[in-house]
Amino acid sequence: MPIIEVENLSREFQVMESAGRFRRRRKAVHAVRGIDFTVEPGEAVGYIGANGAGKSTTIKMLTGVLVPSSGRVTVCGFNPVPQRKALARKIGVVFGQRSQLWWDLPLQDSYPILGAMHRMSEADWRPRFRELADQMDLGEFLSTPVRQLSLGQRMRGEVAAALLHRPELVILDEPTIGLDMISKEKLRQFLDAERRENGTTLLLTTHDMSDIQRLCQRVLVVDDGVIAYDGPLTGLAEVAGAVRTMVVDLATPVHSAALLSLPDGAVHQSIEADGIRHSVSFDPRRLSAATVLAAISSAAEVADLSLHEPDIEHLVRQLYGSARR
Ligand SMILES: Nc1ncnc2c1ncn2[C@@H]1O[C@H](COP(=O)(O)OP(=O)(O)OP(=O)(O)O)[C@@H](O)[C@H]1O
Repeated sequence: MPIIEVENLSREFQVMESAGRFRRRRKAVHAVRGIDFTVEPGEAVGYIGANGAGKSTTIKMLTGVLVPSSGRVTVCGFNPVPQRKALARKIGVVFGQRSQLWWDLPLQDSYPILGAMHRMSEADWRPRFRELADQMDLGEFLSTPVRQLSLGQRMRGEVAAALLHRPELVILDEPTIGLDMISKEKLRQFLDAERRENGTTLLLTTHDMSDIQRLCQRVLVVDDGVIAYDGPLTGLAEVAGAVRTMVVDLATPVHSAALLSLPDGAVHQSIEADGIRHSVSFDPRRLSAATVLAAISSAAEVADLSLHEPDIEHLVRQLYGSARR
């Protein structure tokens, strides 16, 4: 049974906009427009999209913070808004911008409170806390008040707090925003291990494509309130019609692109290093790298070669645009 089921889910907001100098009128903003998706237990899914695409609105409906305007949503078997308390025992939520820790208390004092809130006995929460503190390296700042922690330290504390009650599903909204590379990597490693070892389902929104590459086998791209893509990360390139680039270093210089007799569909991009280095782009759906290389090799001796996949951020931007066309 899916852990998240979303069916024809919509949410609109009524906002006031100005209509002339003294008049204001009501306008509906359609933040989410009839989306459908399911997530199976143990999956790690990236929920990505441009600013204002509808990610936070969806997450708020999944966690019971916002009532949908229409459609159906079931998370861990619950209807999130009316069954919010029961749902809170099954899910963990991390919002990069919001804290669930007590700011004036030393970090370690938040966990007994959270344990009590989840109705866990000391024999239950304490070993779990030790395990999380160990995995997230919380040791050296456990006695520091939360307000004095660095962002990276606090986020590690937040993730430990969200996972204390061993939730089946963890929803993370921008978990790595503002973190340095080392803290990001630590967090990603931890989340990946949590999913592999305990089967915890992950759903995360992020603007950092490395989070997705590192953690998620599947991405949902939301654009203007609709799902523009649902599939593996590798499939994004195909859908976006992205090009691949081959860079060749020749044994002897060639100063004209025409001399390389490139096949139809391959586009010569640049000549560098006095005619030695040439870049050629092509659509991998229409032309194989082997065909491009064979054509170049028949015209000149190739000393070295590298292939460059399209940048994932570039692909996602292309996809946002294509959903609107
Ligand atoms: N409470 C609200 N009242 C009115 N409009 C809202 C409200 N919340 C969201 N919106 C609008 O709904 C749309 C979707 O917003 P949402 O916050 O879901 O986007 P997002 O994808 O999370 O963006 P970001 O990446 O910037 O966080 C936007 O046009 C936003 O202005």
